Parts: sequence; structure tokens; C-alpha cells
Amino acid sequence: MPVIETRGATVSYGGRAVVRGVDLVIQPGEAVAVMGANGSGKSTLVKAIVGLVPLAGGEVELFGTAQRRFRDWKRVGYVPQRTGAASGVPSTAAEVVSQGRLAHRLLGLPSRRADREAVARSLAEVGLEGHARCAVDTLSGGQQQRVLIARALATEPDVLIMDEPTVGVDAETQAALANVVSDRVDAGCAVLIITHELGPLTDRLDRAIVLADGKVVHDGEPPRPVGEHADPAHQHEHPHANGDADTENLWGSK
Ligand SMILES: Nc1ncnc2c1ncn2[C@@H]1O[C@H](COP(=O)(O)OP(=O)(O)OP(=O)(O)O)[C@@H](O)[C@H]1O
Repeated sequence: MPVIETRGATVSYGGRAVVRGVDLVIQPGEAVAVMGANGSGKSTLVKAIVGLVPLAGGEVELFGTAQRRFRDWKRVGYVPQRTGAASGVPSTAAEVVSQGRLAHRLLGLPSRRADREAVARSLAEVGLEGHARCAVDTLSGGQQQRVLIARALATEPDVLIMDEPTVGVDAETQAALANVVSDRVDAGCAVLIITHELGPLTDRLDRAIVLADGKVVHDGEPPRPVGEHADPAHQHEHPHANGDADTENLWGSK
């Protein structure tokens, strides 16, 4: 049974369709990148999958259940596009990550000890084991991004969905993220990751989906760097990168 299935998914903002008839199937344990130019509808598609924006047409199923009837949200880990984990509320990293345990706690299970262990394990998975008690607003932007990823991991999801987790983060965070993707895939979790640059993730991905103007224009082999693009020192210049230079070379190229 697919983890995610969309059929003809369409999303409109103010009467303008920005996701137009997308068919998508993600199987358990698959790692899939969603790519495409700025404004092509990547974030909107993912938000529709997790129910943050309504569908204007089509269907979304999660684990074989129509999304409007789906209740098992602890199976879905979602890392939104970065807006800053520090929202003016002085929370520690561990407190933010423990939000990922809410769905478990509302069920009354498992024990609080299991919650604490999941929080510690998730912080360690993103390389922040020494920062559990740090106030999030004292962490760097890249560290805050890792806190958000740890929060999604603490849910112990069967699918991890990340919206451009590499934008503007340092090499250490990029490496931590690549490890997270590898570890999750090895554990049988599906991963859906919006990104502009695949870098070292290329070999861990099963597929890449490319959107253009709200439609799927490619669903298959991840694009591989060719020619001088394969040279890490090459200055990438793509039409979609206009005004978005910090999305380039984000996977720790030297
Ligand atoms: N809340 C909103 N209200 C109105 N229009 C929106 C809203 N969010 C996004 N859009 C528009 O929908 C289109 C698709 O946006 P979306 O953020 O999904 O693209 P994207 O592919 O994720 O882009 P990026 O790579 O820049 O993150 C864009 O034209 C955008 O301006």
C-alpha cells in the first residue's frame, strides 16, 4: 500500500491553480526528491498532502486512507520551510523536539520515559545531543533547522516530508541531513524532500519528481550532474536560482 498517493491533485489560490492535476505515488521506504523552479508549486503540493491547504480538485490518500478521514498523523513527519524554530517563546531544543511526541502522548502511550528517550535519540540523530537544554533562540539558523528535523523524527514517522531543509544552512547541517535521510531510508521510512540541489543525496534517492507550472514534467531517475556541473567548484547558474543563490552548492561541496 502506498504511503502517499495523489490523483489529479489540484490546489488554487484565489482562483489560480498553482498545483494542477498531480498524480503521485510514494511507496514505503522510497526516497523521492521534489524539484522544480521557484513558484512551480512544490511547497503547495506538499502542504496539500499534509492537509495544510485544501484541495480544489482530485484526491490525496495517506497509507491507503482518504486524507480527510486520516487520523494517524504521528505516522507523518513534516518539516516546514524554515521560518525559524524560535518564535519569541523561550523554549529549549528538547522542548521543541518533544512537541513531536504530542500525538503519542494524546493516546496515553507510550510512557513519558519513552518520550524522553525519543527526544534524546532524535536530537542525537541530527547531531545536537549536547544542545538539549539550549534555548532555541540562542542556536544558529542551521541548528534551529536541525531542531525542526529532530521534532519530526521524534514522531517516529513512517514518512518524513521536508520542505527545502537545505536552504541557507551550513555544511555541518547539510551533512547531518544527508545522514538523517540515509538512516530513515535504511529503517524503511519513506522520505519526500523538496530541494533544488541533490548533491550527495543523489545516490540515496529512488526518484525525483520535477514540477513545472504546477504539473509533473518528470517522474523517474534523479537528474545527475553532467559535464562541468559535476565539478563541485563549478558555479551553478540555473534559471530557477535567480535571487535564490543560497540554494546552490548546499551539500557540503568544498
Ligand atoms: N498563500 C498563498 N497565497 C497565494 N498564492 C500563493 C500562496 N502560497 C504560494 N502561492 C503562489 O503559488 C505558487 C506556487 O508556490 P509554491 O510556494 O508552492 O512554489 P515552490 O515551487 O515551493 O517555490 P519555491 O521554490 O520558491 O519555494 C507561486 O506562484 C506562489 O506565489
